Amino acid sequence: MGRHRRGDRVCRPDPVVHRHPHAAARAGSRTGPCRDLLERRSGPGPPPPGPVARQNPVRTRRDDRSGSARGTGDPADTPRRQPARDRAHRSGKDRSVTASMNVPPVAPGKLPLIGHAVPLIRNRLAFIQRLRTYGPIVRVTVGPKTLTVVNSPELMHKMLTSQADRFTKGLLFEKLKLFGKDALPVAEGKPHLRRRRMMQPAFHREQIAGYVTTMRDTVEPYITSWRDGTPLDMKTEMQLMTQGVVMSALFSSSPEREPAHTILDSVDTVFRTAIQRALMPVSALERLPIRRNRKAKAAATALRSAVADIITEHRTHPDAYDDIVSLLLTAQDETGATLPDDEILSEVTGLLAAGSETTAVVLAWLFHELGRNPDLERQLHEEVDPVLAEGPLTVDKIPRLPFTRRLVSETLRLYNPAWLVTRRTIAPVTLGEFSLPAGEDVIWSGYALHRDPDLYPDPLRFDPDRWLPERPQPPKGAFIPFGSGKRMCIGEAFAWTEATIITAMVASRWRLRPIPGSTVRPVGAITTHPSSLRMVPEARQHALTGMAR
Ligand code: HEM
Repeated sequence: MGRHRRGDRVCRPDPVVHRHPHAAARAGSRTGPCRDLLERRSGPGPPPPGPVARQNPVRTRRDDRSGSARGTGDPADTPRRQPARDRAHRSGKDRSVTASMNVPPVAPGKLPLIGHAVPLIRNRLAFIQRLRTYGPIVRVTVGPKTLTVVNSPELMHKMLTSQADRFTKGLLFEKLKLFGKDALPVAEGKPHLRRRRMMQPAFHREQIAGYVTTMRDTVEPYITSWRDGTPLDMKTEMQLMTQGVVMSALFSSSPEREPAHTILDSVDTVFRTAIQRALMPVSALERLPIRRNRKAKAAATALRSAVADIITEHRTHPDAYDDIVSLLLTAQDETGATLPDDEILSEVTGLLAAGSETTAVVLAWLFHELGRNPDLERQLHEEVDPVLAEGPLTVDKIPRLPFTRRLVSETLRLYNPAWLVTRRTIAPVTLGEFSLPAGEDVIWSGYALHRDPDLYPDPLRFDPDRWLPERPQPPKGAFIPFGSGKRMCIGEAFAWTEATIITAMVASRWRLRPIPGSTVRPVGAITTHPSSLRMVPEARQHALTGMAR
């Protein structure tokens, strides 16, 4: 660190507004039956007679056409016949999806007591994608829990921007408080705003430019440690690199050193616990003194203790470090107040959590796609080789890698890590034609949004060239891999830079080959990660002949 260079412009694609027709559902009459009645009706069985369904046509805009011959390889994604229930619904014989008044409809398939738990457990990602076919907003239940899923990009945008003050972060982030109850991703209201302002300088584009050398130096040993022909678990490899990068940028540490091991293990345990708890029907279960809960608590304590030692060390030797922790130690709010150690501690654990797994899974998916698209791989080599032949990758060379950037954009679209992001209403909210009362748990999914055939032609096709400036771009609000509004990812520029550097450095040395016969499936956990992704590194000729850089 310490070489914070100016001038690295890290911009994201500017979506040109080009509207695709988006068939909005009509909510129907505002004088229909109450929500309870609707929810009772939502179970399987013949539709009740009466005008309700006719009054409330729900968007049934297409067959599930999202699959394509060039799809992702995920069985959940492949084109398939709609289940009988969905066909019945489209034909009007099934009224389990029925909007009335301004209450969002309940998705079909709700079973007594357990609600939609079965499809959520069986294949969360396929389920959340399917929900988009039922309208701009739809409700699902898991046991006694009701979750309102916002599907339409317009309403998502409204929720995340103009109406953002009416929401807190909700269920998932409550569980992530294990990382620290006031960390940026989970803080609310004025404390969030204050903290965000204080942290922003550490993530400013010009500051990120200074992290390029750190990123490159951290990644290099991993890439050189690979052995020709020895299979790699891609998610683990990418995670090691991105965790290494975040730890070096945060507090100049490297994963080989203690307490890095403790930190990495603890982050992993706390993450897994958070997603399990968010989808658990009854919150009381998380207070039981069972092994899993004890383990999560111990991991959170170990994490905080390791990070506390790092902060003490930085305070004791302030001149020895030039990293994000150093910046946080001196950050001031508008009154000149600085952050106390316990708040810095929460921010550091929050950044460790938010900043490594996300980028790691994006990179794992990117190499998966390159492995099965030799033509894209060739184009990448053609771009990267001349740039890296000049010497190590530096910040001024990044703009010369537009194809690499398109690869990252397309991976962020097709494999958006944010498959489930929560919010909770703290006041009544009107979204489109629907009203949500205070206290409603709400979900949005970037993963499902980015695979919507109404927004992206041939959505399951991995096509980096859809991001060429001359091609029609998705509608405003339809590409939000980093969220939107005041809670938008603070690490966006960091992530773009890191992903570009790792892609270019890996590609300049290695081809990563898929293991024949293996299938890779997206799994919705805390992020959208590959079920199992092993690939075989094959040294590129120039790397073998000593031209490696
Ligand atoms: C490809 C990589 C990444 C993706 C896809 C991603 C995605 C997101 C998304 C969707 C949000 C918003 C969540 C919401 O609206 O509730 C978010 C927030 C956040 N991200 Fe990222 N992120 C990535 C990388 C990073 C990195 C590298 C860092 C830091 C080093 C980071 C730090 C944060 C923080 C602190 C927040 C909370 C911001 C706030 O609430 O003010 N992220 N991220």
